[in-house]
Amino acid sequence: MSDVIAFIGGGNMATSLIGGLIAAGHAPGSLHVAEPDATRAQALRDRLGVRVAPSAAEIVTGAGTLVLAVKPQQMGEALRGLKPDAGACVVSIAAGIRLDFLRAALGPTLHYVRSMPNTPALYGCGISGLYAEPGTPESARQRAETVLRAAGQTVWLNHEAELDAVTAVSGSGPAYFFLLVEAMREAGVALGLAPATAAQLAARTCIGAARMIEAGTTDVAELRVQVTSKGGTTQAALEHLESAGLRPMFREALAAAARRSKELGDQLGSAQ
Ligand SMILES: NC(=O)C1=CN([C@@H]2O[C@H](COP(=O)(O)OP(=O)(O)OC[C@H]3O[C@@H](n4cnc5c(N)ncnc54)[C@H](O)[C@@H]3O)[C@@H](O)[C@H]2O)C=CC1
Ligand SMILES: O=C(O)[C@@H]1CCC=N1
Repeated sequence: MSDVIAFIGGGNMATSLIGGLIAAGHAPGSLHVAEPDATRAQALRDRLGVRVAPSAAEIVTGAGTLVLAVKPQQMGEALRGLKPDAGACVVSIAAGIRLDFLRAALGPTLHYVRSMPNTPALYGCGISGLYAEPGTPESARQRAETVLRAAGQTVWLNHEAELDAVTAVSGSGPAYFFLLVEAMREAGVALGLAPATAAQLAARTCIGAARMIEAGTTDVAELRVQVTSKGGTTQAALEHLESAGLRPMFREALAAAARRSKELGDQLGSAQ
């Protein structure tokens, strides 16, 4: 199969993945994108030097890998009437969209991988869950791995349904951290700090804490204990967060995200 990778949809996630592939040494000329939004299309040409066409039909022929990067609700329309080359590997990054849906839309002669990346892919420090059915050739798995590895780490899953949980934890996860930084800087302002100072303190603290997690030498629970002096300030804050129900709140929030991922699949699964 050819080394050409065709992206259907050239939005935020596709742009991150394409940037990662180019940084990993892929020739921009081997990356083709279907993007109907003229402004986005031009930005992709100018910034990344890839070939961009307004519709998927113009780029799928000759591609060994297709990356489906439209919104779940746009997928049915985006795939209608497409005829990729037999044997090509189709990698979907769309939340909720199931392999059955893709096979019904594109036929049985292709190989399918479903994945869930996240936005830190933009800096090559994302993480993606991937799933392919048993019997999917190793070469197709490798094609998917190539795309997602350029965005960060990959984790292969044993069951397709696990992707709902992956979406809840890591797909949507960056937003939880951004909300936390927003809340911390708002709290800093409420305590009398200048907005810019509160923003700098909150952001840098999260980045520093992330670096400590990344070092991987100490479990996060132990890292938390190390900050928490007995009878001190951290303990006062953490007791408040725990008694206000932060942990059950996270369990419920992530359950809502996983439920929504499953619902998207249920709704769109019957939309063919
Ligand atoms: N944004 C995120 O954090 C993550 C998103 N995803 C998934 O990635 C997918 C894309 O999300 P984003 O990049 O955030 O959305 P986006 O809206 O930035 O990108 C989608 C792009 O598809 C284009 N498009 C629409 N119809 C099309 C068609 N028929 N043919 C070709 N292109 C078409 C749109 O013009 C748009 O540029 C979604 O399915 C989402 O579930 C997965 C992981 C994380
Ligand atoms: O919110 C969403 O539906 C997408 C999937 C994971 C992150 N963003």
